[in-house]
Amino acid sequence: MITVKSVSKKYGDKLALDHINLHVNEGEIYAILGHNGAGKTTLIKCIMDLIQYEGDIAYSFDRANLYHHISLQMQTSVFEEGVRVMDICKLYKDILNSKVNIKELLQHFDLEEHSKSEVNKLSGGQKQKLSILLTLINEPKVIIFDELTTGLDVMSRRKTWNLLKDINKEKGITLILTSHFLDEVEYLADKVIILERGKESVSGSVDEIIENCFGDRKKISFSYKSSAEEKEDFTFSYQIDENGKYIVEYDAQDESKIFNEISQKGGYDINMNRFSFEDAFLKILGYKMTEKGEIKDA
Ligand SMILES: Nc1ncnc2c1ncn2[C@@H]1O[C@H](COP(=O)(O)OP(=O)(O)OP(=O)(O)O)[C@@H](O)[C@H]1O
Repeated sequence: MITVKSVSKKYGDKLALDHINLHVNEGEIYAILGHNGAGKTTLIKCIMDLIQYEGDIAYSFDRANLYHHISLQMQTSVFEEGVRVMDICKLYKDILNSKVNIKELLQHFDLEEHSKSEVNKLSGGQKQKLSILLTLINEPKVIIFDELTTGLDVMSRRKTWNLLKDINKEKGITLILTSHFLDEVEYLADKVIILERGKESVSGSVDEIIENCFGDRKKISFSYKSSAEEKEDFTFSYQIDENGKYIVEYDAQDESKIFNEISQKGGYDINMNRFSFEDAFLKILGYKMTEKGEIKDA
């Protein structure tokens, strides 16, 4: 649907994107991940043809109608003072010459009862819903969300994720999102590209990245009450995390041996965990996460 071929972008002497390649298929959720200044917004601007760049971007639809086919929701949505929900929806509908049923959309987003409310008096979550709703008015094939959930609390982020899944599944709209959040990408994305200072660091499906990183390795966590001497008691190596949980990484073939040893020696709260995207990310790039699940340098 969208193919980015060897795209580079310089701002003066600063290389913000360095030969980036990616392919977004129809119906996919594609995530662009990276920390501050990695080049995410610049890549979005290239895809939207808002800035000049080197390289090529091909679309499966008519490039001349780019803005009809792709909706873009940027980091901050600013609404004029005093404007009401219904007014802004109608304005978008008129400008975009759309036939969409606004009432139905407002119902779908639980915003109907707020249709006469001033936009700036809505809660953060409601404003977020409205800005997502507005991206649907031109009935796009693709929607790009630039750091949609930055600044939202945990509950609002989860609700927003579900809205995006709905839009993708029910309406079949392809989504491209930029994010700082590993859990968000793991939950939503079919495919991901990780940018580091303008360069591709890793790309592929979330599962592929985890698989490439860990292959047949698995992970068990358990609690163990022991004196200092008994800590050396196990035949396998382990780490103890910040909550005092024992973490063991092992080859799948050793699973029953390790599980039996933990049970026999009095381990409890035993959990078999699959490696997460965060584990892979940490292993590949050595990043850590903040308490909010945002990436930061190790
Ligand atoms: N208009 C501009 N002029 C000069 N440099 C710019 C401009 N826009 C971005 N940059 C630089 O290009 C690099 C990439 O910026 P970009 O905004 O694409 O990063 P980002 O990954 O979206 O960051 P963030 O997560 O903070 O939004 C940064 O070093 C930034 O300072």
